[in-house]
Amino acid sequence: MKLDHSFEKFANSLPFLFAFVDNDRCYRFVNSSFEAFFGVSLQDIKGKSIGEIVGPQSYAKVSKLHQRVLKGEELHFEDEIRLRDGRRLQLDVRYIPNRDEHTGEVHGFFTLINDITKYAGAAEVLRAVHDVVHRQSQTLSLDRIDKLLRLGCHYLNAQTGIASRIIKDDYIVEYIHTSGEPIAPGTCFNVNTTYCSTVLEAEAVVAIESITDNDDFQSHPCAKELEAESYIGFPIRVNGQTWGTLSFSNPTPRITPFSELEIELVSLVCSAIETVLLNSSKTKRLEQLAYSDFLTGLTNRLYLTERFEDIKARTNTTSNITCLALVDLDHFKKVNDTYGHDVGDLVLQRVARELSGIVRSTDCCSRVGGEEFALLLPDIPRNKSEQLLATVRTVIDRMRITFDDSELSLTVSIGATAVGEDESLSAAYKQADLALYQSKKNGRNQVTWADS
Ligand SMILES: Nc1nc2c(ncn2[C@@H]2O[C@H](COP(=O)(O)OP(=O)(O)OP(=O)(O)O)[C@@H](O)[C@H]2O)c(=O)[nH]1
Repeated sequence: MKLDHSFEKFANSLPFLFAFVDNDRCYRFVNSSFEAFFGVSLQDIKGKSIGEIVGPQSYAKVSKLHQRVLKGEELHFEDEIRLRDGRRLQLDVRYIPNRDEHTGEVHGFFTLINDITKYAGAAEVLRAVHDVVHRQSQTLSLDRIDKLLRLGCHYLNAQTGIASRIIKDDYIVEYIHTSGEPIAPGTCFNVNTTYCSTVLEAEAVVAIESITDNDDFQSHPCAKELEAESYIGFPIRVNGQTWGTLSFSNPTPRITPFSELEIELVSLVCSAIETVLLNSSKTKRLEQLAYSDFLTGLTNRLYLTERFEDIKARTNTTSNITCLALVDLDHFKKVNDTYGHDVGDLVLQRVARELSGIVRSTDCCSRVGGEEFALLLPDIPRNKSEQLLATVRTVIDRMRITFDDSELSLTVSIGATAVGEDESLSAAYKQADLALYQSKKNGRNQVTWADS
């Protein structure tokens, strides 16, 4: 096929990349957009294979499509194409066979290409943001922040994305995605040595395409410390408070300034991160409420049940036991009847505080009924658990509660059991309850073991 001058002129005026390829998949013509985009000249590329531009992996893929188009099929596809120079681009490609008007034979094909890398990246970011926003009512796990940082880096072509927590002068790396030198989450810098200090000061987005060319930033301590030549940062606000910053940086300067679309999209990423953080703090609060006893602040029976399963999963390898003990106030009804319900509440709170002070940090101390507490003591020598329960009994016995002009004391009865291997919580609870009944029956203010 011969391309006359007016056709070439027309092709060169097209806003997209245009090429004519022969039956041997060699370029016969490329327009000026094509030349500029791939950094080639028509003179050099003419007669050369598509494989000169497209990398081997992608060439294997597209050459199958060439076979189809050379049989007369018109094709349109969007795909990631890896170039020989290492670039990965999202391209919108249209192959149109060049048919002989009279014979219908195919002589090569036209290629129309649009680079949609930016749009594809933007669409991916929007999808991720949309996903977060529309899952507000469900649990959003914090790993979504990692995904958002990864997408942000990909979209901006940035090496590093960081969501940092700012506490006073501390800049703490909370979440990071980087293809450069890794920084461990939890690493702390002085905020004034980071570009993010300017974001916090401005309480708005700060975007710099080239630190070296920026008079205000050249001498910033971060310019010397970190190899960040381009930077964009946003404040992260949760519950009306500044939580930290979101930033993306790259060791090389950008050729073009950050576009309005880029700033807008990354600010959406920032909002999505704020949503995830807010949601996770709400979830934490709900978990706290679900597992705690409102009056005493101790954990509740639901927590005990879950903790029991957790402890059972880690079976004791030593001769130690897991002890379950029920601690029940003696004649508590009398306290309520004599001093009133408020004083009864005060007593329950004091007992809870004493129990918490006696158990080990690995133990579980829960309020499981009106005036009943449960202690779950994992991986403990039997004699140590006996000592601990004896201490509980004595401490409560010696406890004095003063209010107004009165003082009261009370005792507890305790039933304990060594939880058997494969024993369920309800079975162990029953054993401890029977032992507790014995303590009550035998005069209260004592500890009884189920196997005694
Ligand atoms: N103040 C207060 N009282 C509670 C609460 N929950 C349960 N109670 C009271 O605890 C008392 C339990 O009474 P009982 O089951 O007869 O037990 P007791 O008087 O301790 O007698 P023994 O257990 O046999 O020694 C009842 O009066 C309940 O009203 C609470 O949250 N606050």
